Amino acid sequence: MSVRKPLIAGNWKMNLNHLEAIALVQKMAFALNDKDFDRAEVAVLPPFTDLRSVQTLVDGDKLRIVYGAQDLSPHDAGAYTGEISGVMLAKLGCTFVTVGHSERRQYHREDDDLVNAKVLAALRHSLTPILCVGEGLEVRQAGGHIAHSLGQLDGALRKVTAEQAKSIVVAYEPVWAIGTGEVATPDDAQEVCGALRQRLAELYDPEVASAVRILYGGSVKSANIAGIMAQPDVDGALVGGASIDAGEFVKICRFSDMAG
Ligand SMILES: O=C[C@H](O)COP(=O)(O)O
Repeated sequence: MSVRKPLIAGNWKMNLNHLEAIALVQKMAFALNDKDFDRAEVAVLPPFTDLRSVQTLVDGDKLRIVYGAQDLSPHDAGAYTGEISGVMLAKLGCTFVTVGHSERRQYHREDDDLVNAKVLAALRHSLTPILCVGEGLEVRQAGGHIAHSLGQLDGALRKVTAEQAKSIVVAYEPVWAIGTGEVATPDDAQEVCGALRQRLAELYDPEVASAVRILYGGSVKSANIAGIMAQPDVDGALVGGASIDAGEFVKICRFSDMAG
């Protein structure tokens, strides 16, 4: 396991209304209410409509859970119907925002230029982008997974300074492993996460490379988290489906299928 503070982030995707969000966070907080629990920073990434409720709960009960959004506009304000800005997310106390998730790239045709603009927008408002990269099945089968992921990293980090880069989180999410039950092996995860860290050293310097947390995402469950977390360049997980099951998510936060 790495020297960086691990991060386990739950991407709820388009699931749970604000009442269900409150119930889930309460259950998670109860199960993590252990003064010795310090294994990981725990984050939830609910839909926009849940954020105010989650904020109220986390602040009111002083929970050791942070939260963020799943997307943001590249713009700060204006006539952009349906969009949510970094300014708004910062005002709600968000810590994180995912950018470039493969579902945004696939269903909303987000390209590297837009992902880059969103990374810069997040950084402008002191939000930590969780920058998602990762290849589809065809690219993996053709052996292009590393080049593909590094290309997405390069594209997303244009005009990002070394100081800013230190604060970001990168998530390697092979598209073929998302929601499929087809988890990458710990070695697969390490191979690409290690290459991403090496690229950060080339783009910036070794200090930046060793500061950035790199997560693995794709069918993470309590049964496979321990092997993934044992890899030197994997600093946590971006969890989808398993993050809306409080018991399962808490086990993942403890890196084990043993604890409740
Ligand atoms: O953001 C999370 C990823 O898309 C992984 O989703 P999953 O855990 O349901 O495979």
